Amino acid sequence: MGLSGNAAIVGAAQYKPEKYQTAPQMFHLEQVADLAHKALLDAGLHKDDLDGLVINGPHFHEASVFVPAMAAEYLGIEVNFAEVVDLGGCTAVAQIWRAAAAIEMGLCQAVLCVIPARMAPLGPDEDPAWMAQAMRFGGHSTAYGAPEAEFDLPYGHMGQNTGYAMIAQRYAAQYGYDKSAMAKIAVDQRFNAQYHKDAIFRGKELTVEEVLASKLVADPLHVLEIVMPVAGGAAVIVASKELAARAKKRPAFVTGFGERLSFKSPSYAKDMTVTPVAEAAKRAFAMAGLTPQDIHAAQIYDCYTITVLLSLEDAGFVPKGEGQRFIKEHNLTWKGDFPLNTHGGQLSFGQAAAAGGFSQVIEAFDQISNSAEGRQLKGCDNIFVSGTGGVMSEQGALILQGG
Ligand SMILES: CC(=O)CC(=O)SCCNC(=O)CCNC(=O)[C@H](O)C(C)(C)COP(=O)(O)OP(=O)(O)OC[C@H]1O[C@@H](n2cnc3c(N)ncnc32)[C@H](O)[C@@H]1OP(=O)(O)O
Repeated sequence: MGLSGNAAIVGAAQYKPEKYQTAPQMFHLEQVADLAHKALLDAGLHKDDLDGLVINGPHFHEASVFVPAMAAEYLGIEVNFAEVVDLGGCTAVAQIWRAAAAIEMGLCQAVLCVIPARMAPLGPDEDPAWMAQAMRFGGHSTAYGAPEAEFDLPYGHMGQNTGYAMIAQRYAAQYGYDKSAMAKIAVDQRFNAQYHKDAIFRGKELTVEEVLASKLVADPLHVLEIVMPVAGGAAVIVASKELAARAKKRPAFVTGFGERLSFKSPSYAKDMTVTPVAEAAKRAFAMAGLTPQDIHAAQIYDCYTITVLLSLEDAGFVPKGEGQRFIKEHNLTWKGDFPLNTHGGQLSFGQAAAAGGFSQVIEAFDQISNSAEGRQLKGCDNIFVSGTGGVMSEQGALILQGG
C-alpha cells in the first residue's frame, strides 16, 4: 500500500526570508502567480502542463473559502485535482504527498503546491494588529467552545513557545537535559546557513555559549533555540514520471510518506515525549523500502531545538533518550557525518509561517538535483523530510529519492 515512486518534485521557488517590516507586501493571489511562474521556470515546464493545485486555506488573504477555485482562475488554469491543506507547519510535507498520490491515481500529471507568506496590503477595514494577536495565541483557538480556550489559555499555555517548553521539561524529567547538546543543534544549523545565500541569519555565526547566554523565553528554551517569524512563501511542482523526464533538473521522486495527528494540545498527549512522527516515519520508510541508515541527509522540521531532538529519536535515527549524546558525537553540518537541515533549518534560514516547512522540502530537492550551491552534498540520493504542525500535534514524513 502506498506510493510506487512514480511522481517527483521537478521544480521549486521560494522567496528570500525577510523581516516583515521590510518585506514587500503582495496580495496572496499575486504571490501564488509569481511563485508558480518561478517554479515552472525552474522545472522547465509550462503553465498548461499544470492540472492539479494544492494550496493553504487558513490565512489566505483574499478568501477564506473556495480558495483553490479562486487561485486556479487567477492562474488561468483548469485542474482535475484541487485541495486545501490545514496542517500548520506540516502543510508543506502534506501537500507534497497529496500531490504525488493524486498523480499516481491518474487524476493529474503536474500539481502546483503553494503557500504565499508575505503580508498582503491591508484593506481599510483590516486591523494591522491581527498578526500580533494571532502570534499571541499561536495555534490555539480562542473561539467559544474551543477546548483550549477553556483549559489551556487560562492556565498560561499561550502560543507555541510554552507548549514546546512544556514538552522539553517533560523530556528533561524523563531522560535528562543537556543544554549544550540542545544548543549545538542551533549552532550546527547556523553554520549551514552561512552557505545559503538567502538565509536570514547568513553572516551571523553562532556559538553554544551565545545560545545559552541568549534570553530565556520559556524555560528551557532560549530565544536562539526558537524560530523567528519572517515573510516569505514557496511553491513546488510535483509531476508524473513522464513529465519529470523532460524537466530541467534531476527529479526527486516521492517514494514514501506518512502522516499522523495525535492531539491538538499536548495537554492531551498520552506521552508528551513520544511524537506523531514516530508512526509517520515508520510508514514512510516502509513504503520506500528504506531504513534510517540509508538516508544521506535529514531535513527535519525545526521550530525549536526540542522538535529536532524528538523527531530524530522518534523517526528512528537514534534510540529514545539517546538523542543528546548523538548530537554531541556527530557533526550535523553539511560538511559533517550526519548532514541535518543543510540550508540552516528554519531556525537560521527563517520561518515564513506555514511556508517554512517548504524550506526543508526545497532543500531536499536542491540537494538531490545538485542545486545546493556552496553546500552541495556528494552522492546525495535519499533524503528524509519531516513536517510538524501545532505543538508536536501533527507530523508528516517524506522520503525523497534521486531518479
Ligand atoms: C507553525 C506550526 O504549526 C508549528 C511551528 O512551527 S510552532 C512555531 C511557530 N512560531 C512561533 O511561535 C514564533 C516563535 N518566536 C517568537 O515567539 C519570537 O520570535 C520570540 C518570542 C522568540 C522573540 O520575540 P521578541 O522577544 O519579541 O523579539 P523581537 O522584539 O521581535 O526582536 C528583538 C530582536 O531579536 C531578534 N529575534 C527575534 N526572535 C528571534 C528568534 N527567534 N531567533 C533569533 N533572533 C530573534 C529580532 O530579529 C530582533 O533583532 P534586532 O533587534 O537586531 O532587529
